[in-house]
Amino acid sequence: MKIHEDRDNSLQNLIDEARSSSTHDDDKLDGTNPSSGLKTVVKILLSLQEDDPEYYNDDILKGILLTMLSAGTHTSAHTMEWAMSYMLNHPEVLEKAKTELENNINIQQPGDLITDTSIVNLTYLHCIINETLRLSPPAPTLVPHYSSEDGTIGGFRIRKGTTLMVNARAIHRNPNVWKEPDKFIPERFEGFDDPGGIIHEGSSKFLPFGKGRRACPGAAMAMRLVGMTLAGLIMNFEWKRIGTEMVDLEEKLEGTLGKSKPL
Ligand code: HEM
Repeated sequence: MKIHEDRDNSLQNLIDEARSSSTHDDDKLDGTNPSSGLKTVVKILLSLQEDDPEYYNDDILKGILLTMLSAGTHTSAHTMEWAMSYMLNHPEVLEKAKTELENNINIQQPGDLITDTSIVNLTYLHCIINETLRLSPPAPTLVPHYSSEDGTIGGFRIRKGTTLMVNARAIHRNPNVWKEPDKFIPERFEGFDDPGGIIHEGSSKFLPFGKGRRACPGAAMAMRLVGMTLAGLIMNFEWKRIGTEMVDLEEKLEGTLGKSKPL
């Protein structure tokens, strides 16, 4: 893959900066900084490079970083924006989320951070994220797949070399599968022990991250990233609509499914 020159330079700078700071006494080779306890992705990649410099050369590292940024940024940001929009239109959901956060997260002083471990047991917050991904999946038709063999799907013969799209958004709103499919009801995910819908191969009614071996490898990271951000937004700010008008939920598809009118 040929990376655009500007992007290539920015990513190379990122790697070089991390490389020079990892010679600092504070940093271990596995990417951990003992004083902060935090790891960065770039430093973890550099620790892989230490082990296998031939495979993990700088071009491979830049490719991995670029893929993470391009596949993970808009998808996660849209999910956060949709979730806030749905909650603003459903203040009772926002209130319930706030109560769950206040009962479970102990922020004592400015600078205390919400971490991925502090949100792991927040079941209602996860219901909100799942319900948001059901109604507004950032990749509504997943990504195109290509059949490498002749096969059959749902009784239809598929020839080798066919491009296949999966309309996840239509499945997520199918009234034969979901009760009141167009309504935002996070409670429907209570007891649905399948975060992001990726764990059970059998369940195909909820697939915002796709299914099978080409499913999104960033799903777990996305659930944490979106969860931590929403938790921070809900806990640190008072949210309400301006006046009585509902937040506009019109969609706009530009690569990923965003809002026609940004929040
Ligand atoms: C809410 C956030 C996200 C959603 C909804 C999402 C959704 C998806 C979907 C639907 C696919 C295609 C699956 C298929 O066609 O079967 C995909 C692929 C992919 N995603 Fe995500 N994604 C998200 C976040 C992320 C993040 C944070 C990363 C990385 C840091 C990431 C990395 C990737 C990569 C590398 C692929 C391609 C995998 C392959 O082709 O084998 N995604 N994602």
